[in-house]
Amino acid sequence: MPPRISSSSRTIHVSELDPASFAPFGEVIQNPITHVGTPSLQTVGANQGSAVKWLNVTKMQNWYELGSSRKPASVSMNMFVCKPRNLEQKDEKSVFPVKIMERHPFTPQTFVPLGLSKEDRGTCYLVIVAPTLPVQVRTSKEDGGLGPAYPVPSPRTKRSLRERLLGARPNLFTNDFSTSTTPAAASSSDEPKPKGPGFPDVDNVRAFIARGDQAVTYGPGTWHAPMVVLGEKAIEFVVVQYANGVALEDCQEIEIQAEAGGEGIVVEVGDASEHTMSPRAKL
Ligand SMILES: NC(=O)N[C@@H](O)C(=O)O
Repeated sequence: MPPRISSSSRTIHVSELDPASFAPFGEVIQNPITHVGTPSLQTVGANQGSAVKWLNVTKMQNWYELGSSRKPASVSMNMFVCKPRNLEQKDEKSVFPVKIMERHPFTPQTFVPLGLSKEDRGTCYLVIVAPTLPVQVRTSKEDGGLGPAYPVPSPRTKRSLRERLLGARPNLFTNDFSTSTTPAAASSSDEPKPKGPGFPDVDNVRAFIARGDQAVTYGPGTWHAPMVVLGEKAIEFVVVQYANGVALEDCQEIEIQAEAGGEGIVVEVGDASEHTMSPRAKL
């Protein structure tokens, strides 16, 4: 059973998915020519001049060396066929209740929708994310007695307490991934770093609505809700990430339960007349 945390009642309003607003959580992949606000990317000509090649549209870095198993990971490409979710009604609005979040501690994960165009407004998907809280000592009451949800390397040889603390990821002195007690200087690389072992900050959940001509990359270790498709039909996504086959290192889940008497976290998706599950004319 995954660890469980509770949340007070919160209604989250959706924003359009754009690279700047989504930057703390990952990247939006979209054609810079047709989407205003795409960060500048390097471009080269390709295919005898018949193609424009935008370089490094997302950052795919493998961080599995930080996992306790030290088992190497390789690239994995899967297809998720995601059906539209059932929505609940609240005050004449359609809402999606957020009851589970998950993260991939050591890898980014990219969802590329297939076969949808920008004009296909009847089908779209929600990207629901949360910041990661700083690590804090949790009581067994708070985490259901299941212990930390993040793998910490086990010592291989007898080492001093200080050495053992320095070996923990993230570093207990600096809450980053270095083995020094001095906080890491800003990295020269712009690779996003794993978010660390904290639980999701349920007070600051964000929800973005993505259209069919946008793909999304959750940054390494970013808490997110399992994919939420809205509208009329299933969306096929090609999903690219690293994986090493160690369940706890590939994916970690947490349940979010409503505080007593409350409704927990809901994402308000629109008027009840929108995003119905039955076929209807395109908008
Ligand atoms: N995001 C999502 O829908 N699911 C996953 O991240 C997964 O790996 O199961």
